[in-house]
Amino acid sequence: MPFSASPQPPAPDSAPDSIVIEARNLTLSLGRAPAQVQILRGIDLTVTAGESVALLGPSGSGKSSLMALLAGLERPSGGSVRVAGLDFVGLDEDRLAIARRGRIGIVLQAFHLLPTMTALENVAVPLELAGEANAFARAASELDAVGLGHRLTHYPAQLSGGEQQRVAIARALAPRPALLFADEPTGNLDAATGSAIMDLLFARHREAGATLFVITHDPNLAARCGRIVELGDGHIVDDRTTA
Ligand SMILES: Nc1ncnc2c1ncn2[C@@H]1O[C@H](COP(=O)(O)OP(=O)(O)OP(=O)(O)O)[C@@H](O)[C@H]1O
Repeated sequence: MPFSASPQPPAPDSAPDSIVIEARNLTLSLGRAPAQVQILRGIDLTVTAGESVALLGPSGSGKSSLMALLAGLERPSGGSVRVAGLDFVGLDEDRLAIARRGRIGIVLQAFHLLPTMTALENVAVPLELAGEANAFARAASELDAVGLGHRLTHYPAQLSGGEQQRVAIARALAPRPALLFADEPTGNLDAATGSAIMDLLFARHREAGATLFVITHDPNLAARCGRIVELGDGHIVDDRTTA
């Protein structure tokens, strides 16, 4: 994830505090004609602070693409995205990076760990860059929380896929973000480890009031969320509360 040297975060606009994500008529097309693909076809979605949302849908329905737009990692072809009151479509790359820092945690399917850094450094260095004084102690405690206290000095290549996934989760959780995006966070984990990671995500959600937005194919994980949004062929085909 890029880090900008500029210390000035963009000021939020006047959107109500309780709305964390507001997407309006979001569209995404990729590729060029005649091979252009319509990935998202007009998504309207509002998420309020403290919600836990599971995003479901068949493979290829656009879940990861939608998350990338909502997290400010990609730009839509049309429509608007406001996150924490900030107009993500209008921000340049540097300001987007600053806007995400500390506020938004992201766990992607590809973990994007830096291969030349140990597990501890992968978690601690972004914290340091964000100005955290006790970055290494905090990183060690986050890695301990995901069951990797014994792997601090291992490099990504020395870790299993599931261990790398847990480093990525620790890195996303370490800044205590108010909004956490996770793309199949338990996808590479055995049932027991996956369940422990889910407990951790939901504990942060409850204790810190963090908003959770999780892509999953796991019905148990979806059922623990307060709301289930289903995508089908680039549209929202269902949006329901689970309570
Ligand atoms: N760069 C690209 N160019 C063209 N098509 C793309 C590109 N990236 C993704 N797609 C297509 O966009 C569609 C949606 O992909 P996306 O990864 O968002 O789906 P998904 O619902 O997350 O799938 P999965 O559950 O398999 O991870 C897929 O059909 C995919 O092939």
